[in-house]
Amino acid sequence: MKGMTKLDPQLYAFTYGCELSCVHTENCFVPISEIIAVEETEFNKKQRNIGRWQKMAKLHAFTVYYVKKARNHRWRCSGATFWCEDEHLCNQWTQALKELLEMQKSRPKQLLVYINPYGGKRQGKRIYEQKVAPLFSLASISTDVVITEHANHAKDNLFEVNIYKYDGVVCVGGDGMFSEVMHGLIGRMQKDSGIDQNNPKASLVQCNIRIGIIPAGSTDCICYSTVGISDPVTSALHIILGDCQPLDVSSVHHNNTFLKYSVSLLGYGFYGDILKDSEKKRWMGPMRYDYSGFKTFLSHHYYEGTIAYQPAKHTHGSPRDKERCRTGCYICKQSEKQLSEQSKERGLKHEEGAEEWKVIKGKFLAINAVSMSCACPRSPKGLSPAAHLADGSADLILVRKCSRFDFLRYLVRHTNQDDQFDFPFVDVYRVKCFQFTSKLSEDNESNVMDIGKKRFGQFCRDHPACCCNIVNSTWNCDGETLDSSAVEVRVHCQLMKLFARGIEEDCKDEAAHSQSSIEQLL
Ligand SMILES: CCCCCCCCCCCCC/C=C/[C@@H](O)[C@H](CO)NC(=O)CCCCCCCCCCCCCCC
Ligand SMILES: Nc1ncnc2c1ncn2[C@@H]1O[C@H](COP(=O)(O)OP(=O)(O)OP(=O)(O)O)[C@@H](O)[C@H]1O
Ligand SMILES: [Ca+2]
Repeated sequence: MKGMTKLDPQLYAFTYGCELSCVHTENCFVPISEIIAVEETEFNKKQRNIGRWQKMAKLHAFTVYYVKKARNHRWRCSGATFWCEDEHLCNQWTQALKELLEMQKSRPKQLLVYINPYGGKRQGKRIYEQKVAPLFSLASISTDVVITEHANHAKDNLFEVNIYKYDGVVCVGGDGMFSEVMHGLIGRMQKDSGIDQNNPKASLVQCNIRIGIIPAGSTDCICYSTVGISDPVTSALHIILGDCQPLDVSSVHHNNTFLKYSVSLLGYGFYGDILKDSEKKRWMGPMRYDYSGFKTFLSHHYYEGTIAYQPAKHTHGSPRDKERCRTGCYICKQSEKQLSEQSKERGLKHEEGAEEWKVIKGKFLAINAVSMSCACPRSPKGLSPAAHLADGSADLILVRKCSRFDFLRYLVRHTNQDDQFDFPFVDVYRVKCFQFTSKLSEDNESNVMDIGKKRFGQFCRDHPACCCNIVNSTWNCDGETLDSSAVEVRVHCQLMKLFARGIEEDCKDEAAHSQSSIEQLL
């Protein structure tokens, strides 16, 4: 019979796509780890009236909902319905499969969800209600949902609630919303452990409560770089399966004062200026970045300053590697091993004090430090394609003063297969920490009374055509502007965890990937 597979002399199945409701006939191979839920199914009249099944007295059925992997890392929920005449046999199967699912201990049972109704195209609430909530309820996940009423609502709330009763926190929004939840969770962990975040040398306590990102923002860089696609249903399914991806977090300090954490981009110059301009254009939605990007490109400002960094010697990778960080990445695993060895030898001080610092002075169009590739729909390979999610390092990219045409060539390479680091005016280093001081603040520190220079700086800021190097830029920290231009940055290896598994290797025949199958199981 069309759409039906004989699995057992007494048990039959047909498969269908949950979203498309189309019946298809191919065999489906599904590992237990990719089953979303198993449910008793009412056998409706329409199904009953197919062919010889009409003759059967009473049919009993159950449906197995599972992850179907489509192209470009997109996941969907599919289902296979099995039925037979023997009620006892049917119940046994349902029970056995449910028990197998119960044994998947990494799956969340209770989640705290924050929705930003104003992120991206303002679709957060609709996306959650229509696409995500039904899947969570199918997977028997209970949720406490908070719709945020103002900026920092989620962050502040995480200091008040009993976070330990949840298996994870989900944020529906963009990178800014993720940043809020991350600051809330990491901040709360440090507070509960008596760690002072203002100490730039403090060993921070890892946060084991995973964060899930349902992308509904403008860039969604963190979701794209850790899942391979910015798609709410795919992300919801990663959460349901209980995936776990550790993530490096950089702490940013100024004068022994904690400023922010960063997981994606810390950008001074080009990306700092784009952000500052785009904040005034929030009403434009995601388009504001293209508008401000074009404007900032034309202004072509460069900035003078000094960077000091310590190379990341603990990791074998290099930003010029051809290999990418993918699911089960060997380099990130090595860092994880080192981290657990370090924590065994607790009490040992960080060795960075003993290691040499490299110092670079110059005029820069952009200074970018990325702890992950920063891949996003605008740039699918990202700002540093070989950066690792969890190796304890960041890639420091220095784009020196060059012509507008050369800078455009550099930018365009973020969108094609050519190497964006293969320019004489671009340098890239893998680092574990760095410091930056702008020339202006160095000068100001040496002569605080030099008001004339400050005034001139203000004057030049008001003339976009002037490419002068007297004004400061600002830091773009994961989409938020920092108050200080002088910063001290340190990467904390795998400080937090996401409901994700990194980007999976491309596989032409996704089905061939599966290790076991429902058929084998039966
Ligand atoms: C000619 C085309 C060149 C295209 C070059 C595209 C490079 C795009 C690289 C994107 C990197 C995103 C890094 C992620 C940062 C997030 O933590 C942060 C928070 O969401 N997003 C932004 O700051 C938002 C940053 C948004 C950046 C948008 C940049 C747009 C540049 C447009 C330049 C136009 C030049 C045209 C000349 C004719
Ligand atoms: N109810 C709210 N009203 C106003 N602002 C909010 C509210 N909830 C959260 N925010 C703030 O909105 C900012 C932006 O949100 P979000 O990151 O979701 O969208 P986006 O900026 O469009 O996307 P991206 O960060 O990817 O560019 C966040 O920094 C967050 O602090
Ligand atoms: Ca990293």
